[in-house]
Amino acid sequence: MHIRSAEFIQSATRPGNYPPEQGPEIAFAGRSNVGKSSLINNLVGRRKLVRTSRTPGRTQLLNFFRINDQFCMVDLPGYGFAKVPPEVKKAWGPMVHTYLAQRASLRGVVWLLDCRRVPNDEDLQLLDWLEELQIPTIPVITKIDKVKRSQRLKQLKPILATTGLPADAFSSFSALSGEGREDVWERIVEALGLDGEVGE
Ligand SMILES: Nc1nc2c(ncn2[C@@H]2O[C@H](COP(=O)(O)OP(=O)(O)OP(=O)(O)O)[C@@H](O)[C@H]2O)c(=O)[nH]1
Ligand SMILES: [Mg+2]
Repeated sequence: MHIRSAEFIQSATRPGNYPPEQGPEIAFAGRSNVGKSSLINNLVGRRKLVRTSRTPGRTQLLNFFRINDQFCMVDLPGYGFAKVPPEVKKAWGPMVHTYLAQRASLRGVVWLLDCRRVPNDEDLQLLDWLEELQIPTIPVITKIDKVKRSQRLKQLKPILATTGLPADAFSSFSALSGEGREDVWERIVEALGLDGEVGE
């Protein structure tokens, strides 16, 4: 995918302040600190389009980005960070569920899981919503650079067991090495329905 432009549009918490729907949209979801913002930056090749942080739970809003004047990427707030105030935690579910249920231009969700963690109730809750709402889901195992190649299959087992998804449903990705970037792009382009419209 050739990126000609990538710009931040706005942040929002509820439908009243989402930007107008302009072209197809893809959202990025997963627990806090899993690497959502890093994945977006890596995909669009802008190191600082989205703020990333060592402190989990920094992104507590829906952040909308417009790419190539053609489609949108939405960085969803991360869940599951213990130190977030209770009122912020309570707001997360309705904020994300409302977006998933109401955004007509949403074509798919990239769902990130850390390769070293067993998916927990919040991860599985999100997967349930995506299935219920029939939103095409692109499961991505992140931070794959943290696991030796020989250990990867073993590392994947608890993730397959808890999610019930087959191994080939997952793409592996590393924001450090860029491994998996092309694979994730291909799946996003397909979800957005842009096949044939974009050149490398
Ligand atoms: N080793 C490694 N570190 C990564 C990778 N992706 C992200 N990180 C690091 O993980 C931390 C969190 O990354 P973010 O991209 O900010 O995570 P996030 O999911 O956007 O987090 P929230 O905004 O808090 O929900 C940062 O210190 C990143 O540098 C990866 O593929 N490999
Ligand atoms: Mg983030």
